Amino acid sequence: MSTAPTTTITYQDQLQAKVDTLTSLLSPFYKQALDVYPSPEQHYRMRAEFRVWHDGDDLYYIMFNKETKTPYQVDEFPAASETINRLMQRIIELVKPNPVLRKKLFQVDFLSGLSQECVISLLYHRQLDDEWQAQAEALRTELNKEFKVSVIGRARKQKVILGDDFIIEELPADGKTYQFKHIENSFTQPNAYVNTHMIEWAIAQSQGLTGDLLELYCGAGNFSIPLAAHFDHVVGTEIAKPSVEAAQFNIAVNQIDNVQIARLSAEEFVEALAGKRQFERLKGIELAERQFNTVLVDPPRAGLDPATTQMISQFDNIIYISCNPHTLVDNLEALSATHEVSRAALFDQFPFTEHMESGVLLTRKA
Ligand SMILES: C[S@@+](CC[C@H](N)C(=O)[O-])C[C@H]1O[C@@H](n2cnc3c(N)ncnc32)[C@H](O)[C@@H]1O
Repeated sequence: MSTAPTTTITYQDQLQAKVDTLTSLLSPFYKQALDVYPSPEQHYRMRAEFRVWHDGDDLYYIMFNKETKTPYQVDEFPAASETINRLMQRIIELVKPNPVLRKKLFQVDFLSGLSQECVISLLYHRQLDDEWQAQAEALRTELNKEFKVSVIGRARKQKVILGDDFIIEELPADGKTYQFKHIENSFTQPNAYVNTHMIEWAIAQSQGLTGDLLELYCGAGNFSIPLAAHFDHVVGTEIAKPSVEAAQFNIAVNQIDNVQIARLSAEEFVEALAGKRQFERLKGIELAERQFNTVLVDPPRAGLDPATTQMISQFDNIIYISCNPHTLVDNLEALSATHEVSRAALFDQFPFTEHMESGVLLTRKA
């Protein structure tokens, strides 16, 4: 077992390096200083995954050194939430002496939030039987003396849920606390603190904008729901079925009455808006009646495909949230024919990694 990699770079230095890189990448489109949103330096990650190492009677978590690819023991993980740090220790204490729960256990995943709830997934290289279920129930009962957890057992073609396969996050934004269903194995913004900044930045860019908002890649309504108060109506689309179902739950639980979300890929929505295809999944959403002056996109790392880029260039205002500044720049090269960047931000979603989350507001050229 190797030793954990150490870093000598300070938080401020790593943040400044990202500011410099993003400023340089955006310089053909934006000359002003970026809005910069730092992260807390610890306990910012709401999810974490650990491999499990069996060493005789011992049992502990490991991670892999990215450079040497060698494993090292992990007893605590300061990047993860305090809930995860406390739970990861309790799990080892309770699972290590338990032959049923530890047999062929190879990974533990945690999904937590600011609300203190947590889903713990135990991944096995064996089928899970009634004996496992009884022991896992007892584990959950023991943990729930201190925490509010669900336990999921996963094996090949098997998923046993003890409790729920989601948490209800309580996220502050814009002076309110929103409830969001975060489902295990679905996309959620990993850094809750920076996510609040991203939502509030998007709201700030929406001040003074009128009409309706279209949102593509909307997930479970992370932006759609807090932005609803700032537009007449919001229509969101998203490809992943569990995220759309979570979005419908989130609309209801937050008592929002002007947001509609449909399960469509961005590519399908382009065809629907152009009137080339009709979708049963858009039933009840009257696109022709909407005054879409603004579009918000938050695509995966690959960025926007050409048809979606062309479609959003027809909007007066574009709020583009990006997890990959290189594909953002590619898309800006096309969008700068019709729009200019009037505001840009760096959100430090992923401290101490090379990943950069950013946002730009594009305004139609006069
Ligand atoms: C970066 S996440 C953003 C989600 C959401 N805005 C949020 O803040 O939680 C990108 C989302 O795009 C969805 N997605 C991926 N490819 C898509 C496509 N072709 N069309 C529509 N949605 C897609 C993913 O399922 C994911 O929910």
